[in-house]
Amino acid sequence: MIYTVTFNPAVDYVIHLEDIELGAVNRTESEEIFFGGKGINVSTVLSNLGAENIALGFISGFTGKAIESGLNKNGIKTDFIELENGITRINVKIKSKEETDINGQGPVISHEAISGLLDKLKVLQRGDFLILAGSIPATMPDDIYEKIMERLKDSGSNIVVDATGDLLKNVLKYHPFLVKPNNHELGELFGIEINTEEEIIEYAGKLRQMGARNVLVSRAGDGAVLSAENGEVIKMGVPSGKVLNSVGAGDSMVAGFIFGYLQSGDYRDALKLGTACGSATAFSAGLAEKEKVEELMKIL
Ligand SMILES: Nc1ncnc2c1ncn2[C@@H]1O[C@H](COP(=O)(O)OP(=O)(O)OP(=O)(O)O)[C@@H](O)[C@H]1O
Ligand SMILES: O=P(O)(O)OC[C@@]1(O)O[C@H](CO)[C@@H](O)[C@@H]1O
Repeated sequence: MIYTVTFNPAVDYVIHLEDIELGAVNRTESEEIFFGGKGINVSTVLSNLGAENIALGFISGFTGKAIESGLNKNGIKTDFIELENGITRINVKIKSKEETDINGQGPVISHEAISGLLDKLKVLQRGDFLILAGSIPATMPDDIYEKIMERLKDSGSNIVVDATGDLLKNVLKYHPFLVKPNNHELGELFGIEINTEEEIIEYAGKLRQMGARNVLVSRAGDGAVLSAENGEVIKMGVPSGKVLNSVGAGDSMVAGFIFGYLQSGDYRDALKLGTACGSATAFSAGLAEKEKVEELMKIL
């Protein structure tokens, strides 16, 4: 079974406007609402591809309820823990001349709620996949992913971590199956700016030396580079298309990569499906749908 965990789900409020003026009343040209948060996006794309999975995490208030019922209506299985206080955040994604995200902090997560999640994770067994993705609310210590991995270290499950900074660094010693920083996040981990493919390969290799089994570095419109556990370095560009909304492209790539790997056990196939899913999301208003992914697989 594949499980995703989203500590900090979000209603993504995507607004489109030609220009934005700070300090003035601005009006949108159009807007959309999506049920997001990184793990939830992974669950949605897995489900669109036909891969059974369960979305775990914390929800709260009316926004949390909307996410849960919206996902369930779309056939995505959830087993969220409902928090007693606060509301699940609303993240504003401004699509104007430039793309700007304003992501909320998220509600406080109590110790009891965390214990509840750790209990749910006891079901993980050999061969299962667990995807830990996204930020944690600001009130939480940033060793929570580490704690989860410590508990699961003898379970034989494969853990994927899509997070940044210390949240990511702290888990490397537990040998995650996959980490997926983008090239900027990879640079930030080492306090440098990464510009070239050679630098990506070098620093992805360093993350492997630090413990990650596979390192997938995404580069938006420039594609992705995989430094795989068998020593292979595989590069992949992107198909051409019109970018409509790249929110969740990275999460879609993770979903495609995992499903591709589960189907064939081959890293190139995994990267190809990951790329097709990432680009299918970038070329769609919402997240990647199966039809679009299949269309892009043919031209990759
Ligand atoms: N402009 C684009 N054109 C084509 N494909 C894209 C584009 N942007 C993203 N993709 C696809 O999606 C993958 C992941 O994108 P990106 O590197 O932006 O991830 P990310 O930074 O984690 O994104 P997010 O945080 O929005 O989920 C890329 O490697 C590529 O395959
Ligand atoms: O604040 P985080 O958890 O780092 O990121 C949250 C988020 O930006 O990530 C997803 C896209 O990857 C969106 O659905 C969501 O709003």
